[in-house]
Formats: sequence, structure tokens, C-alpha cells
Amino acid sequence: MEKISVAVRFRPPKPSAEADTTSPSGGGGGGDREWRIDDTRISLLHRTVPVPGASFAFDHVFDETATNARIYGLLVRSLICAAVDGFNGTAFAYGQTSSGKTFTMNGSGSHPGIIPLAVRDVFDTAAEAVDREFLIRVSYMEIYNEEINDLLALGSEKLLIHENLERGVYVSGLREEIVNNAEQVLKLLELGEANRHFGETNMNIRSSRSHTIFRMVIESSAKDQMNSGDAIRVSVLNLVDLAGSERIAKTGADGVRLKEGKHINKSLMILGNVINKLSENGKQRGHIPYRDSKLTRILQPALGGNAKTSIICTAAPEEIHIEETRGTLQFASRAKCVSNCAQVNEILTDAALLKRQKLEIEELRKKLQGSHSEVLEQVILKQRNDMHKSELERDRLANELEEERRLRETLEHRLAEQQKMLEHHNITSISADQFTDSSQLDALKTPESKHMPDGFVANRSHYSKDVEFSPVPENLGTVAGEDLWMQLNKGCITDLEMLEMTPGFKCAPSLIEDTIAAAPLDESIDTRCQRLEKDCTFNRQQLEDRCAALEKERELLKEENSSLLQELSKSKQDANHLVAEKEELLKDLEAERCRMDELKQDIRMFSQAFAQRQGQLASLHTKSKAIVDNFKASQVALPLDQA
Ligand SMILES: Nc1ncnc2c1ncn2[C@@H]1O[C@H](COP(=O)(O)OP(=O)(O)OP(=O)(O)O)[C@@H](O)[C@H]1O
Repeated sequence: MEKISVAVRFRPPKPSAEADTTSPSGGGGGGDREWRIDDTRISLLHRTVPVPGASFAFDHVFDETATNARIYGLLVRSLICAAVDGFNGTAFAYGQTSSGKTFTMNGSGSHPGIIPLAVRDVFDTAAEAVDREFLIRVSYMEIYNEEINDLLALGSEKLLIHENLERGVYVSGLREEIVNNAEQVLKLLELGEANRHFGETNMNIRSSRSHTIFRMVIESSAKDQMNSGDAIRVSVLNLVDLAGSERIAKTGADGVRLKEGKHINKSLMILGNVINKLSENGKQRGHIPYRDSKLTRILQPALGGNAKTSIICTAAPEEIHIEETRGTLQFASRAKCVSNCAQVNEILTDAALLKRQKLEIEELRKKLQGSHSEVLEQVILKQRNDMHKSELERDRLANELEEERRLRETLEHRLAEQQKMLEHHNITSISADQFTDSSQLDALKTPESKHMPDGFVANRSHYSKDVEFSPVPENLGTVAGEDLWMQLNKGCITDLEMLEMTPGFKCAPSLIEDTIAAAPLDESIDTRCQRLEKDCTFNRQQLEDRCAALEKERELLKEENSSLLQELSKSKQDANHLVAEKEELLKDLEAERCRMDELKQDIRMFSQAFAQRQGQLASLHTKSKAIVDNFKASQVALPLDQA
């Protein structure tokens, strides 16, 4: 693992803005705030006092006096050497608009930038490797408004990004030129520059409106194959000039420029997000959003992958750009924490086919062991969970059913009781009016009560004992409300004491009884009759009231009964519904089981196919090895024959 190299470069202040600027080298200004460079540290000062939280350290910090050649020597040269040796390398310039990115990467006539310097160096370094031969290809593309254009093939269609095992992430259809010397490359670069999107803004009269990626693919193999093996090294070198982030208020962009500005800012924000994520601790890092923009997708290996990377962050020294510069420095600080893992990219020619097959097997194995079995495991786990849930659901339903059953029983029981009570009320309220034949009524009366004109009889429940002094009429049967008995047996109180009292009709002191008790002994028969008549009328009224009350109670009970019946039928419906639901769940469960079996079958077949394929590959390997051995043997034998 190796950290990304990060440097910061301040461009010279612009003449038009010099009045309100300060130089980061401490050379002047007049503003309240200034950037001060102290070796590899840069700090913001406010009237010579450091501003808290605005001090940053990097691998290198360059002031306005630094040349492109110096920056190249310190940050990029090593990348070029490594690229020639087979390591991927990427160098890019990042910063706000007009901060000097293009100047750093491309340079000017008198100050060649990193790209031309790198191109020359690639060929020089390659020439130094006398034991190897090189094949170098170059391409040049731009990402303009999130579309990829080929800068070496004008008018070509928009290019697309693809990814496969062999090539990794690549731009399909991108023109690659095989080149033999630096001059050839510089000419192609010139051509590409002419095709690149530039535009004028308030900040920069020649502002890059796209990100450009100049790419060199360096392939090399040993000249003496016999002694050094048959490895081919292939490395990719990316030299990137990003478009600069811009504040619309400052650039004054509108129309096309505004649209470009939005795309530029968005892709730079995604680059920032990727760098932020990569700079986090590995375990907390999570998903890296490379796929959110074409830029990060193409530069993926350079950002936390298999590449050596250098970033040159360019900054403007002017006080009006302090906030943008601070943003650039924060980006640079985070980029400093990102680690890459670069390794030599070697391909074994003799085993190229085998390697591809191996990769294929590896891919299949991964699919099988990793994703496929993982998926299967997840499916099984899910099914287990589903089964468990279904079982719980089934238990819940069973409990609910049991509960329903109990409730139904209770309701039925209550209904039965109420029915009984209703019947009881019906039979206990027999008025004297019900008897059409008065002899029938008289037969029911006791001798003591026979004189009452409107006598009153009733059935008596639970009466089983014989009455000693006042015989109960035979046809009275089982029988009676106590208050009626009190009337039927008045004068024979002993009878009442022998009666079984039914719970609902405790023997209450009757008015008649009271009247009898209160009757003076010397009262005349007439008076007594009148009084008794009066009592009877009164009692009759009372009994009628009582009947009406009972009738009302009966109606109420009827209502309650019907509402209970409704409740019962609803419960029955619910129970049926629950049973249907349960059936449905059981069906689902069965279907899930079938699916699991099918999946198991799939994996069995897949394993068999995989084993078969492995066998085929092994035999292919043996055969190709034999062919190669034969070929080698025939090559060795040939000179002997000729001799
Ligand atoms: N280090 C430097 N020395 C001299 N001039 C510089 C330096 N850096 C930048 N400049 C000048 O500043 C101006 C803006 O620079 P440049 O175009 O490179 O900025 P940029 O960051 O690429 O801007 P944009 O993002 O808008 O393309 C140019 O005229 C350039 O020549």
C-alpha cells in the first residue's frame, strides 16, 4: 500500500487583481488575510495571526516561483519510471478555474508542462531499458458535459465505458495510436488540443470546459525471451487536466457556459465524494461511488486501486479566492490519506490462453462459491425465516381459534341461560285474566283465598314438600312465585315457611300481610270487605305494573339475545376468515418449499456442469502443453537436421 502523493501549487497573482491580493510567499499585498508557505505547510493568516483550522501540510507546497519542470521532477518523474517498469500511473491537476491546471499539465511554449515532459521521459526511459522492447500506444479523450469524446478522432460517436475481466474498465472504440517517438506524440497532442472544448469566462479567457485524459499504454517484453521468461508488462499512464470548479457568480456563466459549469461542478463533487470515502478508515468506508460519474469510473484504478498516483492541486493566491483555495486544500488533505496498491502488470504469453481460462474458472468459482451460494444461502435463510413466521402465524391462528371457540361457548351458555330466564318469566307471569273458566281458577285457590274475587295463581318452581295446613291444589303442579303463594296462603303463614324460596323471589313483606296484621279485631265485615277490596285493587295495580316491568325486561333480554346472536355470527365469520388465511399461508409455504427444492436442483446441475467444464479445461491444458513441448522439441531438432 502506498499513499497518493499530493502537492499544492500557487500560481502568480494576476496583474489585474494584484491590488487586492497577497502573495503566499509573504511577498506583499495589502489585504487582511494571506496564505503563508512554510516549507511543506501552508497556513492562512489574518493580520499575521494564524486562522484556526486553516493550516495544511502536504508532500510539497509550491509558490509562484516554482517551475513546471521542478514540479514534474518532484511529483511525476517517478511515476513515469514506474510506468515504464509496468506499474500503472496517474497524475492530475485539480483546482478552481483559472488556478493554473492547464498551465501545469500542458504548459506553454517556453514552459512545457507535465504532459510533454512526461512524453519525452517515457521514450527516454524506455530507451534506457536496453534489454526490453516496447510498444507504446496513445489515446486522448475528453469528458464534456458527461459525454466522452475522442480527441484524436474528430466526429466520432460518443464513447461508452465498459468493463471486463481482461481489460478492467475501458472506453470502447477509443482510437489508440501506436507511437515510436515523442515528436509523434506531441503532434497528436496538438491535434487533440485543437479538438478540445475551451471557452471564455469572466475568470479565464481560455477556460477548459471539459476534463481531458491523455493516456499512454506502455507494453514491454524482454528482448531475450529464453532467459527472462515470457512475461509481457502492460501499464497505463493517465495524465489528466481537470476542468476547474467555478462559482457561477464569479464566472458570469450563462447559456452553454452555465450548462458546462454545472456538469463540471457535479463531476468534481463526485470526485470529492470518492476521495472522501477513500480517505475514511477502511472498515467505515462503505460503498465508493465510482460509478456516479464517468471521470471517477475511468480514473477508478488511480483512486484507491492498482496505480501510483500524484495530484497537483492548483490554487489562486488572491484574497477574493480564499474560500475556493481553502476548499482545494481540504480536498488535497483528504486525498493525502488515500492509499493505492500498485503492482507490476504482467501477462504470461505462453500461458495467455490458460490465464484467461483460469480467470474464467475463477469467475465461475466465485459465482458458485460467492454470489450463487450466497444467494442460495440467503434464499434458504429467507425461507427458514418465512417458515418460522408461518409457524408462528399458525400458532397465533390456532390460539385465536381456540379463543373464538371459548367465546362462542360462553355466548351460547349465556344465550341458553337467558332463554331459560325468558321462559321462566313467561311461565311465572300467569295472571288470573288468563283463566276463562272461574271454576278452573277456584280449583287452584286455597280455601283461605277462595273469597278473593280476582285471585291470582302462579306456578311454583322447585316445590316438592307437602304443605301441612294448607293443601296445595293438585293441578298446581311444580310451581310458584312466593308473593303469589303469600296471597294464595294468606292466613296460613306456616305454609310459607315450608316453601322453598327461589333466588329471584325472596319473600318480601307483602302489603296484604301488613294489612292483615294491622286489621283491628273489632272491624265490621263490611268495612273489612271494603278494605280488602281496596287492597285487592291496589295489589292488582301493583301486579300489573310488575307485569309491565317484566315485559319490558323480556324485550330487553330479547334485544340482548339478538345482538349476541349477531356477535356470534360475526365471530363465526372471523373464524372462517382466519381458517382461510391459514390455508393460504400453508399454500405459500408449500410453494416456497418447492422453490427451494428447485434451487437445490439448479445448484446441483450447475456444480455438475462446472466439474465437467473443469475436466475439459484440464484436458485442454494437457493437450496444449503437449503441443508446445512438441513444437519446442522440433525447434531444437531442426538445426541438427540442417547440419
Ligand atoms: N504558474 C503559473 N505561472 C504563470 N502563469 C500561470 C501560472 N499558472 C497559471 N497561469 C496563467 O493563469 C491563467 C489561467 O491558467 P489556466 O488556464 O492554466 O487555469 P486553469 O486552472 O486551467 O483554468 P480552467 O479551469 O478555467 O481551465 C493562464 O493565463 C495561465 O497562463
